[in-house]
Formats: sequence, structure tokens, C-alpha cells
Amino acid sequence: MGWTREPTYVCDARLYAPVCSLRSLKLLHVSLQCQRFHTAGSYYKGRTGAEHLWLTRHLKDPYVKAAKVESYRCRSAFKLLEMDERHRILRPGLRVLDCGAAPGAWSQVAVQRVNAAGTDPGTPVGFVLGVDLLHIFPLEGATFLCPADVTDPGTLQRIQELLPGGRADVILSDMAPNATGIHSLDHDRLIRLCLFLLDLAADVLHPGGTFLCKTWAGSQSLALQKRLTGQFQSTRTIKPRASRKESSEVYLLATQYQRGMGCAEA
Ligand SMILES: C[S@@+](CC[C@H](N)C(=O)[O-])C[C@H]1O[C@@H](n2cnc3c(N)ncnc32)[C@H](O)[C@@H]1O
Repeated sequence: MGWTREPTYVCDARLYAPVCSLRSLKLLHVSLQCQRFHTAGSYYKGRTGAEHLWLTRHLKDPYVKAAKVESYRCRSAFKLLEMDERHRILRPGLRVLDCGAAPGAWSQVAVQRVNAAGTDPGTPVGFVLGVDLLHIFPLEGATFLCPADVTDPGTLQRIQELLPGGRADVILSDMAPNATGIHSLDHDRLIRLCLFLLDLAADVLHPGGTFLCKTWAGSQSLALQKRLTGQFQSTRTIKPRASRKESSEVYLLATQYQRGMGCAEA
């Protein structure tokens, strides 16, 4: 099996250039400053307590260091790597839709695992489509649709046009709305996004396909799980080691999508 990929990048270049260069320069600056000053402590000067805590945790985080060593765009790559090791989600030749893909670490993992860059001779070549509200730097083997909101009606049509055969074998979602800090509100907003994606799966996910989404545990988690149970043969909750213990983040993995199966009401 092999998929042709064209075009490979569907971003609005006029918006992309200024936004990306500003963001990346700022991040690069912070990262360099952190490396240079964190032992002397001068970088912490003038920072709020919360910023201080964030920086300390960030600089000590083994996954942040490992991501740098292994050239992943962010530490979240290790969450997908671990879930994939344990549950064999990604295989060569599969078509993957990566929702909330920026900055692109999950897409990097997906490209490697489904052989979307076609680097292993004789191995089926897969396809990776990433979608995000934010711009994403190009990545060999991936197609990015950005900036795009998956909940916009026009986005579904573009996704179907870009996916080979209009379908994905795997839908990944690490999407997260901007957190307000009010847990119940953030939880409800993320659950709404997941439920929206489940509706989108009806138009995009191939029967037998896999659905993996991030949630923040809370009062609506059971309702989401029930919806998944109604549409997939098997579902499970995963807390990867790279997911911070203090975070309510958990992932729901649902396999063997069965369109037309009675779905429980949320
Ligand atoms: C935690 S980040 C994803 C990190 C990504 N998995 C990686 O490994 O690089 C969550 C992303 O979800 C995106 N997002 C949130 N709501 C979205 C929406 N409605 N449509 C598309 N992307 C969305 C955010 O812009 C953000 O970039």
C-alpha cells in the first residue's frame, strides 16, 4: 500500500512567516537564556513565582532533555511513543489524522511509524495529515493544514480532500483548548472537542480504525467513554509516564471503529 502526497503544506504563507519567526525566535531566546543562566540563577530575576516554578520544572524535566537529544519538537512525542509501544497504534502504510498537531512532535512520531516519508524500501508508505489552529513548521513526510480549526465546517471538507481516499485509519487528538485555570470549564471545553471529533470520525475514520484522544479527567469523562464504547469494539484509558503526575491529563484509546453500531447517549 502507498499513498501519494500532494500538496505537502497547506498553510497560509502570508500569516505563517511573521507569526512563526516571532514565536520561534522568542522560544529560542528563552531556551538559550535558560541554558546559559539557570545555574547562576540570573534568568529567574524579575520572574513571577509561577514562571520561576515552570522554568525550574522545564529545565529539570528528563523528557524535555530527551526531546532535544532526539530532535523531537516537544516532549509530548514520548507520550505517543509509549502509547504506541504498548498498544501498536501506528503501523507502516496507515493514514493518520493528527488533530491539534502543533508544533508537530506527534506528527514526527507518526511519520516514522507509518513510514510516511517512505524511507524504508519495501515497506508500505503511510500518510500523515496534521491540523492545528497554529502554524506548524514543515516536516518531511507530513501534510499540514494550518491554521485551521477542526470544528469549522470547511475544515472537514479540506481534510477529506487531503486524505488519500478521503479516510484515515487512525485519528489522533492531543488537542487542548487554551486553559483558563478553572478545571471544570477547561474539562467541559476539552470534552466538547473530543465529542466533536467523534462526530467527525463518522465522515473520516475507516471502519476498523483507531481513535486516540487527550482528555482532562472530570465529571464528563464517563459520558465520553460511553460514547466511545458505543462506537468502538474496545476502549481503554491510558496515563503515559511522560504525562505529568500532577496533571489530570489522560488519554482514551478506542480501537476497531464500527460505524452504525448503536451509540450510547452522552
Ligand atoms: C498540546 S498541543 C499539541 C502538541 C502536539 N501533539 C505535538 O506533539 O506537537 C495542543 C494543540 O491543540 C491545538 N488546538 C486546540 N483547539 C484546536 C482546534 N479547535 N482545532 C485545531 N487545533 C486545536 C492547539 O492550537 C495546540 O497547538
